[in-house]
Amino acid sequence: MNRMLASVNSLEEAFIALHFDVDIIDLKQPALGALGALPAHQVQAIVTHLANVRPVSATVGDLPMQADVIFNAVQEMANTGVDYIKIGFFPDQDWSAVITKLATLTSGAIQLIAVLFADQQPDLSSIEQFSKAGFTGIMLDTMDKTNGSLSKVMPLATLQHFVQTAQHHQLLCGLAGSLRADDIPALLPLQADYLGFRGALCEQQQRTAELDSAALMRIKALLV
Ligand SMILES: O=C[C@H](O)COP(=O)(O)O
Repeated sequence: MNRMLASVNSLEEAFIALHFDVDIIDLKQPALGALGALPAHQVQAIVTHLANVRPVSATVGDLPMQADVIFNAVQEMANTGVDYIKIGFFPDQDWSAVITKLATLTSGAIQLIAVLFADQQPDLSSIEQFSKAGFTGIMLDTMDKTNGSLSKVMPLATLQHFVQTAQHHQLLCGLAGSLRADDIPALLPLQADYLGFRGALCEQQQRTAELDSAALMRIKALLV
């Protein structure tokens, strides 16, 4: 089965995603950037409605790669009861201190997903490090949404390698980044665990616009 993650920014949008049977409901504020966060109290309110109904993920935001800053943000988000916490790993910075500090959280119920940015030459050799630190998953996204879709900024062979390596290390593996309907046929054979969307689900394909039910239904129908 091809699973779908949809990024939503409110309870109303979360209910639309649920109505169309989206597999993972991802809480995010797209107006604040690629990994813009919703405030923890808003995440908590949405999780209260969706707990045990559908897996919910949330991002901690576009944070600097400082271990304490990220650790505190993850703990705050974990208190909302969200299933997965997405953490952006930004280029040209030292990830190891952050990964080491977060490893102290992964033995409990907290499930972390590392987000790497395909348009920023991510270090894919780090996949094993995330696995060893107890992360639950890893995904690719894009930072600059004007660069085109994931399939345009990273060769298909590299995407295939990413998926295979992540799955080899027992990491839940997701692909996202300005994905449009046209990208789906080439990505499905890679057998990632899910494909993630925001822009393609919105009015006029603008990720900061409102969710468009018809667009969501069209994308969902392609993930058979
Ligand atoms: O986590 C997935 C992202 O929200 C995808 O957003 P996008 O399709 O606008 O790049």
